[in-house]
Amino acid sequence: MTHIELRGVQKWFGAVQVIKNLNLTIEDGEFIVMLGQSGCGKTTTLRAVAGLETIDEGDILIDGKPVQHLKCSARDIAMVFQSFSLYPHMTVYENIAFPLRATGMGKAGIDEAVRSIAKVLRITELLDRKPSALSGGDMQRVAIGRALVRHPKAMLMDEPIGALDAKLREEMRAEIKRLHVKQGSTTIYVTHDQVEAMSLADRIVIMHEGVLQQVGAPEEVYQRPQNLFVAQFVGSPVMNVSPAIVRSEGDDVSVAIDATVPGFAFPRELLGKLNGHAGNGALKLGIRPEAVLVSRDAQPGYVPVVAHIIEPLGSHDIVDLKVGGEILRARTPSGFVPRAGDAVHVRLDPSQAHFFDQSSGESLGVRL
Ligand SMILES: Nc1ncnc2c1ncn2[C@@H]1O[C@H](COP(=O)(O)OP(=O)(O)OP(=O)(O)O)[C@@H](O)[C@H]1O
Repeated sequence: MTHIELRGVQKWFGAVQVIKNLNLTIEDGEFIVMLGQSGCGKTTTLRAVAGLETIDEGDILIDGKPVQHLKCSARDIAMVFQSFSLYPHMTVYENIAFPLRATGMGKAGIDEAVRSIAKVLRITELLDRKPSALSGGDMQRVAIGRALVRHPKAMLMDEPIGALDAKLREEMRAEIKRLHVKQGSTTIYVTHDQVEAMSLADRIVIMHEGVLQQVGAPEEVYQRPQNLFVAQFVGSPVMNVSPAIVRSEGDDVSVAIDATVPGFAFPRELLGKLNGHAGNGALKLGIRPEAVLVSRDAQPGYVPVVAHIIEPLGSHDIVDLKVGGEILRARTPSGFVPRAGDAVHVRLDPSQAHFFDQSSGESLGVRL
């Protein structure tokens, strides 16, 4: 049972504060992914939990006990990095056995532990090879095996598959997930790849410039981003964000993204939910490409637009639509909009619209 807690953690490198009052609780057996741009403080946080980096303020607790003054070796945490760091002169077997030898475990115990983890990672047939005779994916399997063989309290992984090619990354992603389901170790995993984060995490922790932005299950951060940063960091292609000009005309309410074009139809309840924000023009509308609905024919509630660029992706297309001076990206079935320059009609799905305060970037939490 391993439960990790960060309380008010602060870290400076010289005059630069790289972790700003971080509070986070990681439950036993949970797979947490820290996601953010390069330099946002993910690795520093991970290294602080491992004991490879000191912190300036706050507490790091493992199973309720403060560990920030303990050395790395006393924390019983394993770490896997992007660079595989295997011992080149040792075989795979010896690499995996190495951390156990340091504990003084007997030969038979070591043999059983190495073979058991090798079976889980499907590398039994590689045990006699040297690292130089392994593929990138196999090297990373060995590095993971070496980290897990002593059943550490927790597993920390820093972009462990970042150096692999796309196909191998996908395979290893599935492997890491399978392993976690089987072993259930409390895991903190760092990446800047949002697809990796969405597919692996029980909960995603999104960081920006040392500040935690949102913690939540993948579908929660995707469907209910708390601010513009999260909204535009999670999801590919990124969420469309534009000005929101809310107009009330008789019984109808519309939201225009450019003052020169008609607005998109929205239910009347929007006005009440915007709670006075609508009048001052200080709103941003966020809408994901799959919530931009395209029709070839004119229909009530649809706005005429022109297709600007079409990106065919095989399973679907991404179509850039020109709406006045703004571009809306829509996800359409392949070939649905045949040519750039074609006139089409578009509507927004109000149930998937997000509204943000323009100056703070915070979501207004409006759901229709
Ligand atoms: N030892 C150090 N001395 C000084 N500055 C450092 C040190 N380590 C990291 N930094 C700085 O701290 C900030 C956070 O770095 P960190 O490595 O935690 O970010 P990251 O989100 O993990 O980025 P990346 O994905 O590039 O590793 C960066 O601006 C980095 O340059």
